Amino acid sequence: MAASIMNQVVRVRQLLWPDVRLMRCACLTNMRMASTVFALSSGQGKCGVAIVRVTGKRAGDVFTHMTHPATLPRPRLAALRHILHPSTGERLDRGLVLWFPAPHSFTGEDSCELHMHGGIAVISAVLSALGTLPGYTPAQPGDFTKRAFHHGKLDLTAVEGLGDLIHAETEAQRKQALRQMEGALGELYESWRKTILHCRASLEAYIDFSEDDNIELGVVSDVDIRVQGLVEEMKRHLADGRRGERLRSGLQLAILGQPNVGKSSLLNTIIQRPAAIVSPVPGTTRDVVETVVDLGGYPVVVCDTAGLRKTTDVVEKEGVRRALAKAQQADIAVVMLEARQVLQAIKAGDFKWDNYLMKHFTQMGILGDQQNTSDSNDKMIVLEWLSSNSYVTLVNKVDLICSEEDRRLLQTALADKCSLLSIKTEEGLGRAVQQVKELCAALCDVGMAENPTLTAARHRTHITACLNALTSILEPDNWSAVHQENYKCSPQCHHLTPYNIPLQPKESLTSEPMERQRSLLEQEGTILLAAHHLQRAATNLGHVTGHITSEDVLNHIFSAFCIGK
Ligand SMILES: Nc1nc2c(ncn2[C@@H]2O[C@H](COP(=O)(O)OP(=O)(O)OP(=O)(O)O)[C@@H](O)[C@H]2O)c(=O)[nH]1
Ligand SMILES: [Mg+2]
Repeated sequence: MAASIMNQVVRVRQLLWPDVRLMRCACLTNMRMASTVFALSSGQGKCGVAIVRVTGKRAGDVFTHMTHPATLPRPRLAALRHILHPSTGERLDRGLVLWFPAPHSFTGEDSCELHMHGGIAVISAVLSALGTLPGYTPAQPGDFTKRAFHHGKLDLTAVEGLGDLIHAETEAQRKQALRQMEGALGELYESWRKTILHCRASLEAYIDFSEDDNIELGVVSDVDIRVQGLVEEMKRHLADGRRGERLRSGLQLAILGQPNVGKSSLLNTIIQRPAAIVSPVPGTTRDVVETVVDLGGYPVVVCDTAGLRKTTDVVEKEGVRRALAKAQQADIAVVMLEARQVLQAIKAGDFKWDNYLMKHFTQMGILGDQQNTSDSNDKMIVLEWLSSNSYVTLVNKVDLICSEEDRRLLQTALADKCSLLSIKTEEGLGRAVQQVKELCAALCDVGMAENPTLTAARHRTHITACLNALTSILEPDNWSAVHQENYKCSPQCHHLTPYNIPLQPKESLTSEPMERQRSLLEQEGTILLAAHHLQRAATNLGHVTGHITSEDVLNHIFSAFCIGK
């Protein structure tokens, strides 16, 4: 019986792969794969050593037409050569050359590298000379990586990881990108896809052979267990608080508060330069001032905003609107207050920090009916960072509290609830900045020891669709009522094809409506429908890794690359 199941596995694969190959072939022709491409792969401008890469069927011509001696060097070993113009024989430079015969190269094709002196004239002369070789064309952005993808050297998640590694600006981004480039995410998704294909093959075997009583007992319950396991694993994977995506794109941090509390002063202190104008005039900042900064290894877009207050000044009003919009988009907020104002409230009696803060948020228009928007979704987002405690409250200008008694009063009332500081004297500043860094780490830390984290909205969309498909098997009630009504599985319907789903419109059904609340795997007549959902699930995973993809998606992903990569 095991053999028959294996046959089914093979059959499903045969059914799947032609489509994948077709799509890849279409991409290959689009990619001018026949040509040999070349590009400067090191940075632009003068440098000590410049590296020119060549890849394609005729890459070896570089050695026979442009180097002296004109022989192929030993694979992957550097050789010192004169680099010559192919038509005139003029010496252009002398440098190290490397030969990577297919398939043992980055692209999977014959490739070579010329390591030469990094002068602008040298680079230009060598690139022009390469352009005269028959079948050679300059590479487009991402051409080398695209070829590596098409030759199966990298899956799409690894390609994205490579792109991220090139663009990584902080330590945490570098670690995440390196892990993804090395295939951690792709391997996880591929293992899920294989499990799903295995389940699907088992179901098909069950459908084909169950009548002969010749099938192993427990095949369907084994599928049930595997699907349940995958559902749990995917739910955990998706419930990551968007850490990977945040780490990749950078956290949005909004500094919020009433006018003159020291928001711009804080921004300037964090980034160590006077990016925002600071003045004693309340309402100085009008526009949002954004700066990207590395906070404890995490990329953070720090946004200074206009002081939040009611105003009739048209320009300031616009500033307040922009500040509130930024507050709604932010992952983290730093809410600033003025020490004297807080002290006044404490002295007024019956001071409760939480109540005071909520009232403050309302006064500023962040909460409640003063909010400048009627869109309830926007309101939800603000409440999200509030309710998830993704904010830090800083009470600034503590230097202006001169009396010891008042200080004690402040410290007692606010103990552990917020940070007291003075940007002017730097008292408490280090601790406050540390608090902000810890919050960033809490939102971005992807825990390198655990399973890799998804890093792009594209991944989330497809994994969610995959999870929905699997959930549709275990909990058919959760599947869209429209689908349930329009399609039902006929018990007589036996032959599965991946893209020709064996479902029949409801008009043709004679069986009773499907019993709700039961897994599709528990009912004889719905096994085929379960197999269809497994196919949907596998297809979605294939979209993430690039086993199944479209040229549009590829173009979008490869557009992030530069020439020579
Ligand atoms: N004494 C004292 N003054 C401060 C402190 N921090 C900032 N200031 C001063 O407070 C004034 C306002 O500072 P800003 O940073 O411009 O305040 P803001 O919140 O950006 O103000 P708006 O842009 O008007 O909303 C400036 O004169 C700063 O020098 C502090 O810790 N102590
Ligand atoms: Mg300001």
